[in-house]
Amino acid sequence: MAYGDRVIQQDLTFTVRRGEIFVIMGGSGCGKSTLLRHLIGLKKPRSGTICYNGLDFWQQSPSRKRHIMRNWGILYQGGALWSSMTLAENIAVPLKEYTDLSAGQIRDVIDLKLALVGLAGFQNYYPSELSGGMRKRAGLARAMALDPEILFCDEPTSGLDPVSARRLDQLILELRDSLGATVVVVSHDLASIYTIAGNGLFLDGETGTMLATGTPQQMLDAGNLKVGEFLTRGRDIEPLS
Ligand SMILES: Nc1ncnc2c1ncn2[C@@H]1O[C@H](COP(=O)(O)OP(=O)(O)OP(=O)(O)O)[C@@H](O)[C@H]1O
Repeated sequence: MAYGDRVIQQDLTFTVRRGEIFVIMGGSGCGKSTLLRHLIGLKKPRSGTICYNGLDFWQQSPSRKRHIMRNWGILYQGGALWSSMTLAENIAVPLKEYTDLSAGQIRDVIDLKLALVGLAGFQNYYPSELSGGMRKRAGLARAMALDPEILFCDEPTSGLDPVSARRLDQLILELRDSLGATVVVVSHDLASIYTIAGNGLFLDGETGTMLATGTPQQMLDAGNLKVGEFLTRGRDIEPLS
C-alpha cells in the first residue's frame, strides 16, 4: 500500500473468515484506515491481490465490482450520515439506489433496521438531534440496510463515552450473531478489541508491515514486544519481554 512513492505497509497476508469479527489494530498513523480503504475498493494496492470469495477484486469488470460492493456495508467514523436528511431518508438512500423495493417496503426495512439498533421511533429525527452514540447506531442501521455479507467499521467507538462504546460493541456482536455478517473493524480501542475481536492483525508504522495476526491472546502469546505493549497498555497484564 503506498501514496505516491511512500510505501505505508507491505507484505500483508491475511484471511478474514466468514462470520468472524476481524480487527485491524495498531498505533496512530500506521496505516489502518489506508488498509480499510483498500479493502472497500477505494484504493488499488500497489502490488498484490485482494480477494473476495476467491475473486481477485481488481481483476473484475466494473459491473462485477459493483455487484461485489453491493454486499458490503460501511460504517464510517462519526456515522457519516447526511445532516440534511432524517434517519429514514438516510437509510432509504442505499435501498433506493440498489433495490427495486416499493416505497412501502422501503419504509418497512427502515423500521426494521432502526429497531435492530435500538432506534425504533426515530425515523423522523435529524442526525443533529441525536447523541454521538445514537448517530453511530443510525450509521450502523444504514450500513446494514442491504443486509451486507461484510460490514466494515472504521473506529466505531471513537468519540463515544465508555457506556455508549460498550453498547456499540454489543450491537456489533449481536448483528454478527443474528445476521451472520462478517465484520472487519479498524480499532485501537482495547476494551472494544477484547470484547469483539475474533481474529485480527497488528500493523506497525515503523517497520511498515504486520507484526502479528490471530486472536488477541495468540498475538500476545507470539511475544512481540510492541504488540504486547499495545495489547496490555493500561491493563493489569505483564508486558511480554
Ligand atoms: N491521502 C493520503 N495521501 C498521502 N498520505 C496519506 C493519505 N492518507 C493517509 N496518508 C498517510 O499514510 C499514513 C497512514 O495513515 P492512516 O490514516 O491509514 O493511518 P491510521 O493507522 O488509520 O491512523 P489513525 O489511527 O491516526 O487514524 C500516515 O502517515 C498518513 O499521513
